[in-house]
Amino acid sequence: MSQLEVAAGSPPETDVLLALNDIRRDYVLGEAKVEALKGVSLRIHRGEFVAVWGPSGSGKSSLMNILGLVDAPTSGDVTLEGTPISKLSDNALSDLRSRKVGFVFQSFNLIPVLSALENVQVPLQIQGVNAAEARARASQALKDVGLENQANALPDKMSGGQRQRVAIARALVTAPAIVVADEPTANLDSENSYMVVKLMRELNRSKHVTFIFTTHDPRLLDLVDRKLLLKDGLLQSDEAVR
Ligand SMILES: Nc1ncnc2c1ncn2[C@@H]1O[C@H](COP(=O)(O)OP(=O)(O)OP(=O)(O)O)[C@@H](O)[C@H]1O
Repeated sequence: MSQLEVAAGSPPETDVLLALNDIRRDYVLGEAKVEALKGVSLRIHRGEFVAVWGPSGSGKSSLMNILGLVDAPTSGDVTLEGTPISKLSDNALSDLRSRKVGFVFQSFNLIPVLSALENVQVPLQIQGVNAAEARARASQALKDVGLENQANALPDKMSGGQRQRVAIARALVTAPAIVVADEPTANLDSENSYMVVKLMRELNRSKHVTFIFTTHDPRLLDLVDRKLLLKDGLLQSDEAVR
């Protein structure tokens, strides 16, 4: 265990949800190689509410793509609930990702021709959940984010804050172990940014879902359990906030 993890306080190893060990991520563009992550080791524990912050280009998105199992590191190991990701077939990996990981994006990524409720049902339909159950679970998820009255609204009739709440409902409807959110507040004003992260915080507590998100906004760091500072592809600090 690294000194950084000791500094952040050390919950029992059995609570480790995701473990990253010496992760490197290079991007090769013709002759040029960018070393976006230069050896990151990290354990995310069940139930944590974690922010990743740091300057532009420090590797935050690269890290989130690896944590969300959408990108593989150039070297290093990732394990989710003890399962080494690199050993899985493509099908097993996408099945694991769809069951265990929810995503929230900077630009919401809602389907414009579908209502809020229909958007939230999409991941369940992909999982083959029957229509009646998908509808009931999506209704509950919309209620959980305070949007039960907007079930039939189309995304372009909703505010940015409301759209992101629909996206959070969509991320949670499959009951994932972790929600990965890359800059979820980048397209929101400061009031809505705070509200959206506060909502994620409440859902983290009430549903015991782990959240990890990136941000440039220092005010939002007050709401987290733990903040990870990334600089130039390296974990510079790992700080328990409360
Ligand atoms: N697909 C890619 N191909 C080539 N280089 C990339 C790619 N993705 C990221 N990079 C480079 O890797 C480095 C880290 O990028 P990354 O997007 O992970 O940082 P970031 O901290 O999320 O930045 P920002 O805050 O601006 O979103 C940067 O130098 C970036 O230009």
